[in-house]
Amino acid sequence: MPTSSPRIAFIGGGNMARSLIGGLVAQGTSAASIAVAEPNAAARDALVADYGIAAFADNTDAARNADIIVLAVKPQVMRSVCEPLATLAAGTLFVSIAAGIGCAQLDAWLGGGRAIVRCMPNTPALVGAGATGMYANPAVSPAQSDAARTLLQGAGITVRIADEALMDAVTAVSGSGPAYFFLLTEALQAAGEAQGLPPDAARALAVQTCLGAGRMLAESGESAATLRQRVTSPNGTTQAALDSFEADGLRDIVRRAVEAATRRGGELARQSAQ
Ligand SMILES: NC(=O)C1=CN([C@@H]2O[C@H](COP(=O)(O)OP(=O)(O)OC[C@H]3O[C@@H](n4cnc5c(N)ncnc54)[C@H](O)[C@@H]3O)[C@@H](O)[C@H]2O)C=CC1
Ligand SMILES: O=C(O)[C@@H]1CCC=N1
Repeated sequence: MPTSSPRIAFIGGGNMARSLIGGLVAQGTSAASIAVAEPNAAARDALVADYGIAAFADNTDAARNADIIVLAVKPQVMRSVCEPLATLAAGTLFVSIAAGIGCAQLDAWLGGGRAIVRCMPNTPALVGAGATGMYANPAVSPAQSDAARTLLQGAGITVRIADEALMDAVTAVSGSGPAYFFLLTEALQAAGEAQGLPPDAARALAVQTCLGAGRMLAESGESAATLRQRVTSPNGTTQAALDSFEADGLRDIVRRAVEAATRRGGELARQSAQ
């Protein structure tokens, strides 16, 4: 890694790349050190207009002088994106945000012996509140690992994962996780409406309750269980609802859903390796 700020190239300028680029620029990274390759001309123009970064239609043009290459394309096109990048300099760090593609597979496509950080961000990165699990393969130096973490922290928190096999579990908890809270919020809103609340009121109450509970979890330093107990008056309304959740097996329902997502992550990884 250079001692000055590294030059970063994003391959793919879609939603996740945009949130990472926005985070970098907001953190004070110079736009001059960021490039993006994006085949869609309108998306390219928007990235130039919004962030003042250099944008290219061709991947190798964006990647040529970069210290860090962020692979931010869909898993289906990853192989065709990686193979032409196999000619890049040996010290280049690759950061992949694609779901379900392992470091060994990426390394083979990139020519072998590559420093690769595989990460799983989530969509709250779009509002700077993302959670990213990151695994670094043995070729990644401590300085490269720090650089990858700095890059990802522009969009939220990062958690280092020491065993790549656990990346499917990361995907199942935080990668897919926002959808679980969206589903719960939908269900809470519908349940409020079923009790007679107008839709606008039910939505506002459900959404703000989700936000408020999330902020308390993040900011109070107390466990979820403690915060739950504090809302729950003996024999009160919360107790009635929680007893109903427990009787219906909510914890088991969540465990089985996360197991299903973890299993699916493994299946997708095996498919991408074929
Ligand atoms: N959406 C999510 O919740 C999460 C997505 N991811 C991963 O992030 C990656 C990107 O996802 P999104 O940003 O949501 O997708 P997206 O579709 O918004 O962005 C992908 C971009 O890549 C561009 N592209 C297509 N072919 C290309 C090529 N050959 N060369 C360069 N660019 C090309 C597309 O024009 C598009 O702008 C995926 O691999 C996905 O698995 C990871 C975590 C969460
Ligand atoms: O649903 C998916 O497969 C991807 C991975 C995590 C979020 N979206």
